[in-house]
Amino acid sequence: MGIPTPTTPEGKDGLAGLLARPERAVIALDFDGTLASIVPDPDRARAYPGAVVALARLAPKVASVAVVTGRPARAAVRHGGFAAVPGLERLVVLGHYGAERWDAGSASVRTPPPHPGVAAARSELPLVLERLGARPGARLAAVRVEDKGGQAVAVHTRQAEAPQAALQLLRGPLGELAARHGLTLEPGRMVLELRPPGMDKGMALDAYLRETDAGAVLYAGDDLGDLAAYGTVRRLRAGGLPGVLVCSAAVEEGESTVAELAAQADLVVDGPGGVVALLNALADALDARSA
Ligand SMILES: O=P(O)(O)OC[C@H]1O[C@H](O[C@H]2O[C@H](CO)[C@@H](O)[C@H](O)[C@H]2O)[C@H](O)[C@@H](O)[C@@H]1O
Repeated sequence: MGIPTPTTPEGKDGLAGLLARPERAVIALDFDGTLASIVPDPDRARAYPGAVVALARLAPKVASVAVVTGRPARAAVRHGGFAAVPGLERLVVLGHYGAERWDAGSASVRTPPPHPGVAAARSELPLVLERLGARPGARLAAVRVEDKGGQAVAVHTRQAEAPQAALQLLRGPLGELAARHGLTLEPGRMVLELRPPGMDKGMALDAYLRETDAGAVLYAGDDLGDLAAYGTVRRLRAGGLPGVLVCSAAVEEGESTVAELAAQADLVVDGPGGVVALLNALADALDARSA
């Protein structure tokens, strides 16, 4: 398969710029919904078949490949199977929306001190949920809390009887709980996360592109948290940096693609399978150019 053509002029220019100087290009991708299929149980998410191989093919041909995720960095590395992969020796995982960083070179994580509000909110969460009806047999019975360590706690509604309605019901009370403890409420696909303010994927990507002196960027994401990274690419693009925005469309039954993301994307692909095909097409094109 050839590289799909971006539908916007900026995307076409961005792709041309990336292919012209791949040695200066950063390929940055979200994890859940982009490199991994969305599954009901967050613990069971794994890299999409062929994703790691495609990343390992592409990484030596570009300046850098980075995963930018809301997951704790180590969790993304574990679920993705990103550690000790030949070809991914320089992989970077920016976890917790950029608050954490894992480097494949050292296999170590740099993490900020735990935010006290996270522990406080986590301890109040069971009561808040119970008051709203998260008890056996009730509507929110299958709402699930994901403990994300000292940096965040997430409440998932994907397995609830009515996931979207549950999300709406929880939004206000969890927003209040977050505010009471100096946290921000981060909405995502059937999830609400309480996490410290002051960092997002846009800031993380911006800093990483500066650090690597990037000459082009491709960013792929699927969720609301990726909008900040899109914002960074759009801003840098206005300043002359070639950039391509890829949206991994929802392929799950009953779930729609995040409209804000699709509207801003240069290229919409069919979920993680489409992302893997795109990565392979880029690697093929760069192989052909160097042959
Ligand atoms: O930034 P990401 O890599 O996309 O991570 C965002 C959140 O993804 C995870 O939740 C999502 O994926 C789950 C597994 O497929 C799914 O069950 C859930 O409905 C999705 O919202 C993860 O559990 C969160 O911690 C991440 O922050």
